[in-house]
Amino acid sequence: MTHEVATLEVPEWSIAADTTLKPEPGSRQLSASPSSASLLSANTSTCNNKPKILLMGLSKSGKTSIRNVIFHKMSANETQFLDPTHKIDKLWDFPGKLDISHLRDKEDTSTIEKIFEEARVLIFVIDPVEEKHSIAIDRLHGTILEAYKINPKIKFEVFIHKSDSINEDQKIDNIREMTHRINRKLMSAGLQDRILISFRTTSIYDHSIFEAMSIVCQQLLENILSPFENILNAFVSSNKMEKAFIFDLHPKIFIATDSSTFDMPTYELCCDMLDLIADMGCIYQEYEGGEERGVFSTCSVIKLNDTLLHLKQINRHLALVCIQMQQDTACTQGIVDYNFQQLKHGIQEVLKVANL
Ligand SMILES: Nc1nc2c(ncn2[C@@H]2O[C@H](COP(=O)(O)OP(=O)(O)OP(=O)(O)O)[C@@H](O)[C@H]2O)c(=O)[nH]1
Repeated sequence: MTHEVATLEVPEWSIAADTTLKPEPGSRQLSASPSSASLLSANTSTCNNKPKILLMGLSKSGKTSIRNVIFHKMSANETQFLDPTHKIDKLWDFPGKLDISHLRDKEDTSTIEKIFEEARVLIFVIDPVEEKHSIAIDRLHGTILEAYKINPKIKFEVFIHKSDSINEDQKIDNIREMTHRINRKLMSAGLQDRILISFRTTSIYDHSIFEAMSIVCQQLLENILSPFENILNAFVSSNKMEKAFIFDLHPKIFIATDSSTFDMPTYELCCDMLDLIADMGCIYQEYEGGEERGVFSTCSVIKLNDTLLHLKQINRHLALVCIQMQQDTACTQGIVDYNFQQLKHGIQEVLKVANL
């Protein structure tokens, strides 16, 4: 039995500093630990429920793989052995073969209405290699209309997934073609000015899925994004950094960056540094009196040719990763450390004001 729709509850993005969980022996864990408090849920002042990201798409488009790679640290290769999603579970994965624009069963209809009401972002995953484009576009169109009718505030994202299987020209052609086709459909429904859809190419075999999911998750943190960006801008300019990111440690996605141009190699370098320090942390992490000290409790600096990578933990769940060219190291480590304390203070103030 194949299934075509999966929903995903946003993971616990916990920033509560008082949660002390001991990691399971042998687990590959940074000092971040899931807990009941969620940055995203706390950020939704009008709603007691956690904000939701829905993952939808045709069967085998890659929804479960995306969820597992990002939120459960599954390696991309392991996803080849995933079973199809079979039933609604606590993450609201629900049965495939289910075209929500043709629901007859009352119970299914009300479940889906509830899911859409609570959702903030709907991601529709399309496999560009599969020759089911028209079916996927029809399903996307039907899903968008249905979701918009129930919740006009929902944001729509289309992941043209498995981009590792197509070349650069095909990526551009795919985006162009799908944008054109879906816009034409929206136009005929008179909704082209009301519904905005973002298209991204993604793959679980590189960092593109983490980048895309970072951008999606940032949409749920609108009220703190701009202050975080201002703080990062000040940090970058006072320390002559090239680029800075604030990462959530579990899942490993960035929740803010400074306003300088984003480029993929820099982002990948920062992700790799996080992974490296996490791996080393698993080997060397110390525990004192049962309390986890945190992998990044002191500054980590890695030198790569003429590039310095700095990594500092802000709290149990957030870390700053930034890049500095060595010729710009007129700022000594002491100054960087001092400025980092200012940044940390600023971030904590923003979180306090935002009641997070
Ligand atoms: N090449 C490539 N394959 C991928 C990618 N993402 C997922 N896959 C593969 O696509 C296949 C289907 O992935 P699933 O995650 O099970 O797809 P699904 O959409 O959840 O499928 P259902 O559970 O049936 O709805 C698996 O063999 C994955 O390994 C990707 O980025 N690139």
